Amino acid sequence: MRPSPTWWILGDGALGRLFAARLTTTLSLHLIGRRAAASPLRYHAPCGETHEVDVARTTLATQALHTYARPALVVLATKSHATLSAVEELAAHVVPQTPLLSLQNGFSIQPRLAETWAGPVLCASTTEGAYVEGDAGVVHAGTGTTWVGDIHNAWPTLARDCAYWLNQAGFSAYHDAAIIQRLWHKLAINAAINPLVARYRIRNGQLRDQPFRRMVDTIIDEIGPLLEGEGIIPPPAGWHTLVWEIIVATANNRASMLQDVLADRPTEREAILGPLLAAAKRQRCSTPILETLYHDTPS
Ligand SMILES: NC(=O)C1=CN([C@@H]2O[C@H](COP(=O)(O)OP(=O)(O)OC[C@H]3O[C@@H](n4cnc5c(N)ncnc54)[C@H](OP(=O)(O)O)[C@@H]3O)[C@@H](O)[C@H]2O)C=CC1
Ligand SMILES: CC(C)(CO)C(=O)C(=O)O
Repeated sequence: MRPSPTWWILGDGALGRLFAARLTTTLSLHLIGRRAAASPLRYHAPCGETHEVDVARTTLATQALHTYARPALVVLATKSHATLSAVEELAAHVVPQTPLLSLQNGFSIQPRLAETWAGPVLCASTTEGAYVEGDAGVVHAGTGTTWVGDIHNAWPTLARDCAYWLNQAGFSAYHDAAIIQRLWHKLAINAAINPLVARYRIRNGQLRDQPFRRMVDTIIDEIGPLLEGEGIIPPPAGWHTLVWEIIVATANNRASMLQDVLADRPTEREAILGPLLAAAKRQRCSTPILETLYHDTPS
């Protein structure tokens, strides 16, 4: 194994805790939240087992954090709309060239980070599913695949290195030179799943039942051609298979947008549905299903 680097994870929520609980076993890891929090984390594995995992949970203001080695990479595990301000706070604590790994859903924050951050900005498209439980718990509700790349494909070695460490921690992670395609595929998945489960307050797997099954299929029928009109290559097995496979794999998960609605927090409606509505406008095509979905989803 290679010498372990130091990574920080910014955002002590569902995905931040999941990545921290796994990565802390293989590298030097600090999980940074807005408030001081206790360790260990209670990690509920997909197989049903619970593990107490010692994770260094801290805040940017904690002096002790700065006595450790500087981070070789910072994983951004905040919501899309909270990411720019989180990165502004982060900037005062790391060297400007520090690589970032954006875990955000949608296609909104990634180009903005790439434009504004001086160092490399890697993007991940992940179908891992997790939700928080209390102040120190995380339920790993579904295992998936994580693709890593950068939107200009300028940092392939760094992206491969990042995938290596994710694999060491037990994730299935790969470098993808065409990460933009992958991010749009994930956006199609989130557009078909998240607004519906948030509106009807159901777990992902319940979308398999009527009337939701028909709703999902209707959304996919509208999104597929729209994305192809933007030059996105359809997944090899087709849009429907792509979405339904994730619904099955994350059947037990409460999707991130449902968690936001339940906790009365802002949702990622703009990051997920905004780019699709902008594409419809560009292509001058009518998308009544997406428009209804947008209006029915809290912002
Ligand atoms: N959960 C999932 O299954 C999946 C999520 N994703 C994506 O990953 C990203 C993170 O999602 P998820 O983990 O569910 O979100 P959560 O809301 O659970 O976690 C986000 C965390 O970011 C923290 N945060 C916000 N602003 C700051 C800041 N300035 N500094 C430090 N921490 C901050 C929040 O803190 P506070 O509580 O104080 O607001 C919160 O703990 C989203 O873009 C989501 O779409 C992708 C795939 C799956
Ligand atoms: C993969 C999926 C749909 C898991 O629920 C997700 O990305 C989310 O919750 O936002």
